[in-house]
Amino acid sequence: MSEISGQLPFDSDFGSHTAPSTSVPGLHYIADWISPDVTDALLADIDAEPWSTELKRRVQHYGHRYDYGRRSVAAASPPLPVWARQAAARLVGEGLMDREADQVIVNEYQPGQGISAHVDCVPCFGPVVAAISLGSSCLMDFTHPEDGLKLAVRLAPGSLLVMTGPARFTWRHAIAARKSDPGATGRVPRGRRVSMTFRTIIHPKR
Ligand SMILES: O=C(O)CCC(=O)C(=O)O
Ligand SMILES: [Fe+2]
Repeated sequence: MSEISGQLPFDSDFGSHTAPSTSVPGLHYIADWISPDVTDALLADIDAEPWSTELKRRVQHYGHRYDYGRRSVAAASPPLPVWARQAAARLVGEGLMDREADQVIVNEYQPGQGISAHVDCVPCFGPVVAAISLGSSCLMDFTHPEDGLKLAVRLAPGSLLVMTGPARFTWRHAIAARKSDPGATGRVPRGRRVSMTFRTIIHPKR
């Protein structure tokens, strides 16, 4: 597991606001965490489940539904499907999460769709958020809310991104709503991307 650091091997389009960022502490990127044949099988499993159209992008919520408006978790939601449980168990087996995720959101991004800058709900979820990327690659933009540091990270299909520490609790992450991303040799068109994101619920004390 490598901590993301150094300059990125492509042109970021953060423009003149770009501060010379070197790393996002607590952000770990693992390429090829899922092999190409398994990514195809996972996409088929995901597409066999119903999608919610409550947002501009389609989503599936498992374990607990997350209420985007109230920034809170609601109780009833379908349980994690087998394919999500297997990935959750592997995250624990590899020491990436300290207990099995009990909240999973699948996000679908068609070209032109994104997710606005946010920190995953702090009172709702535990110290690690992990995301598997399937389908098209995209850039995820990390910004530090106070010092203005910015870093774009390319998420390739089959990769796993693990946010811990400052990457989880301080830095915001976002995916710009656009149809292509800057690359080393020009714009990289986006296709359909699907992410599976894993979290642990913080249960309120009674
Ligand atoms: O699509 C992704 O990789 C990340 C999605 C995300 O940030 C979220 O669901 O909170
Ligand atoms: Fe997030």
